[in-house]
Amino acid sequence: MDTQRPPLALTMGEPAGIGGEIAAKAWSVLRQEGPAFFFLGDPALLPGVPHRRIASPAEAAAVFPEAVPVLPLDLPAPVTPGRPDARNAAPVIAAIEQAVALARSGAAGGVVTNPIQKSVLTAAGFRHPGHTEFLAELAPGEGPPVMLLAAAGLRAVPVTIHQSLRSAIARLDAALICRIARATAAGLRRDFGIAAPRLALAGLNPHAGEDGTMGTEDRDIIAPAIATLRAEGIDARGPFPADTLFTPHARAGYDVALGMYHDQALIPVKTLDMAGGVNVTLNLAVVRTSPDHGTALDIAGQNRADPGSLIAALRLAAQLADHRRNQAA
Ligand SMILES: NC(=O)C1=CN([C@@H]2O[C@H](COP(=O)(O)OP(=O)(O)OC[C@H]3O[C@@H](n4cnc5c(N)ncnc54)[C@H](O)[C@@H]3O)[C@@H](O)[C@H]2O)C=CC1
Ligand SMILES: NCC(=O)COP(=O)(O)O
Repeated sequence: MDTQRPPLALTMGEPAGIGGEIAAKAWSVLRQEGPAFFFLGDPALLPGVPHRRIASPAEAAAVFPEAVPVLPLDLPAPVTPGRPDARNAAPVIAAIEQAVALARSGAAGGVVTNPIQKSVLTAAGFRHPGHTEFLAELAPGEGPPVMLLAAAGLRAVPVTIHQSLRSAIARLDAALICRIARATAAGLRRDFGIAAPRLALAGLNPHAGEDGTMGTEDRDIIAPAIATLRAEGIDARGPFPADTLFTPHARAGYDVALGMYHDQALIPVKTLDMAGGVNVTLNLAVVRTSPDHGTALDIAGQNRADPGSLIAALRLAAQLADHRRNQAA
């Protein structure tokens, strides 16, 4: 294991979800080879594995082969698996804030977040729809944050994210598509080393609108956005009918697909690779990844959770952090 590399900060996420279980399972797989991480949360959430409290991330690498290093955050309410309690919202949010602060200071190599129960945090007064928006406030980059889902054989970005389908369609305009596409291209160049990323943009409507006979957004909003991007030298193509954009043949022709709304981009990723897909936020001042799945309250506390996506998220965060460090050197 590379002990020179700063450890990753892993947040606890929703305490009543599967975050603690997959963190414990991920540690069991990674403890010898790394990447090393420390858990920001209540150590009682880690079932069946040894843990050791640490006072600073600098202690994590030495502890990691033997136990999960934990920077403890106490929970005010008892945890019942599958039943989130809004009284625990404050430390859940504090874990994210601390992870970002540690990554910004260089003490942590990057931030890996366990899933939060968004509705519960919202009910407790959290005013961000998800991590992506919160992290953009804590560690802004030069442009908008971009939610990129990276899976085996597919990268996909939703142009609009945490909003109703009705409001996503109302929100869609050429300026937004261009902003997200530019930030996606810049993120792929910076973090993934793809010098000239090929972007494929999905249409919004069936058959990409079929010349305006099945909706006009493809012709009047998405096509002009693509023309603008191409004039700027970005290899953007489309709009393509979304129903055939994710076939193996189509996927071979681009580096990233841009969907116009959340599920258009996320359904193919999770269908192809739920256990290996990773959510990456591009264009932050820190590296941030996350498993592609949510809190899985229906299986919490049952030892049934698959840690694959979290393990992939930890590995990808380490790779991205190495890449940024090498570029800075
Ligand atoms: N990054 C984040 O913080 C994310 C948070 N969420 C939140 O999670 C909550 C629940 O969302 P859902 O749509 O129900 O999605 P979900 O991913 O939590 O669950 C969907 C289905 O997949 C299963 N599943 C999920 N992860 C699994 C794993 N690692 N191993 C085995 N089975 C697994 C669940 O048991 C469930 O049947 C919501 O509050 C949502 O906002 C969802 C996605 C990402
Ligand atoms: N479905 C993906 C998702 O909701 C991830 O959101 P975020 O918490 O990473 O912003």
